[in-house]
Amino acid sequence: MENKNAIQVNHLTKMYKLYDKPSDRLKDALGLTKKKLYREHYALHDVNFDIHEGECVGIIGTNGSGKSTILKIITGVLTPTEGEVKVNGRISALLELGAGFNMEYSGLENVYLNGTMIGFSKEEIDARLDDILEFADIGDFIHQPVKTYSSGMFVRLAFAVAINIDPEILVVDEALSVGDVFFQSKCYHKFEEFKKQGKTILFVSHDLSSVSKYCDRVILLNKGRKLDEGSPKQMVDLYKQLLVGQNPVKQQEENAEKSSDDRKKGNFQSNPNMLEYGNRMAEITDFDVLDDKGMRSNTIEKGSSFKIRMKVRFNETIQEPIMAYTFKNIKGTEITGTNTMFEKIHVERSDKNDVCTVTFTQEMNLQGGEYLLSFGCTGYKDGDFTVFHRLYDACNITVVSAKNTVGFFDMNSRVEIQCED
Ligand SMILES: Nc1ncnc2c1ncn2[C@@H]1O[C@H](COP(=O)(O)OP(=O)(O)OP(=O)(O)O)[C@@H](O)[C@H]1O
Repeated sequence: MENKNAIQVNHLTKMYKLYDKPSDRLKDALGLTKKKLYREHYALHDVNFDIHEGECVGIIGTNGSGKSTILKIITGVLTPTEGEVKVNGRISALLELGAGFNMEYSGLENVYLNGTMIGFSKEEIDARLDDILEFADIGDFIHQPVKTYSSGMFVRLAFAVAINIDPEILVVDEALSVGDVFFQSKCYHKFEEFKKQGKTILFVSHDLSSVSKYCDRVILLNKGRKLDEGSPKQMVDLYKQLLVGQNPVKQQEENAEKSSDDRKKGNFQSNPNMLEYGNRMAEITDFDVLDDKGMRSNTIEKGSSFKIRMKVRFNETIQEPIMAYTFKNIKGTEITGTNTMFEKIHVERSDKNDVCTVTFTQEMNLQGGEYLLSFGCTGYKDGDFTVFHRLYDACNITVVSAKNTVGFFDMNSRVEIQCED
């Protein structure tokens, strides 16, 4: 069955004219000169994509890559310089906080103002009012002018209106990050409900774990152009390369010419500011992480098998060295880790100049999010515990997850329910 498109973006370009002086803008507007007095700045450059009905699609990209511009054009707030957008369905947008709200009106008046703007009658809004007020949960503040609201209250009301007016397409721009965690979880719960009802969601976020969790597909923008689109994992991977200043497009082209062995190298970033210490009787000379396809990567899908490798060179003969890794969360709490001793892989002795590679293979059971991986080579020297070499926070690992449970890791429960009358 062919998918119907909820949104079609065709050759979308938005160019801003940047003038050095306000007087140049005026001269240009009045047609007083034939000289070009402006520089062209492309917020979007020939962007194309389709969003099918019922999909939840994320748009990610660095600051200024054009994410908000696209959403504003889709929702009709901005007009494109070239190209067009076709929207098939009633759209509700949560863009800039409470855009379309009148600051002097009370919350309640704004609910009616917004509802009317979207084309609802007073009776239709009356019918939805209880749901809106319950979702916003801002109590008596609903009767106060919106200008007296905190940014949190503002977004609660704006979101409550946006999702309770039965949109077929919901467009959300990062606004959720303003609410507290409880409100955020309520919003995400609503997202899930929307998805189940087959509604279309388009959302822009810098929060890669919610993009991974909620989106079926992700569009990656860079400097006004669509760099790529694909699964959340693939796009988060590419985006991370962009963040560290690499040019992923170029790499992809280069990769096409490389042998499959070379391609296996993938893209793995270590932390240039990692902390190192130890007496260097043994040294960790290399390390990496391989995903389930054997590609070097800082992004691992939850539930997939992955490998952690470390190469150790022994500068002296060492009895029973222990090689280890540890995962910490970004707050620095040790979440998990193991070593060759716990795993009962005893190395009796390593001679001077020996080089060995230790590979730990396991399933990723950590919840989606950001982690830091540390490595160590330790042992006993003359009966004393000795650190030969430790690399703290040697690299980051992003766990991409489509399902998060409670706490740090997933028990991978299998659930059965038996009901009796
Ligand atoms: N009114 C304007 N005049 C000139 N340039 C603009 C205007 N509005 C946006 N731009 C430029 O267009 C580009 C895209 O902006 P946009 O706000 O869409 O990016 P974004 O991806 O949403 O960024 P962020 O992640 O910072 O919100 C930026 O370079 C921005 O400076």
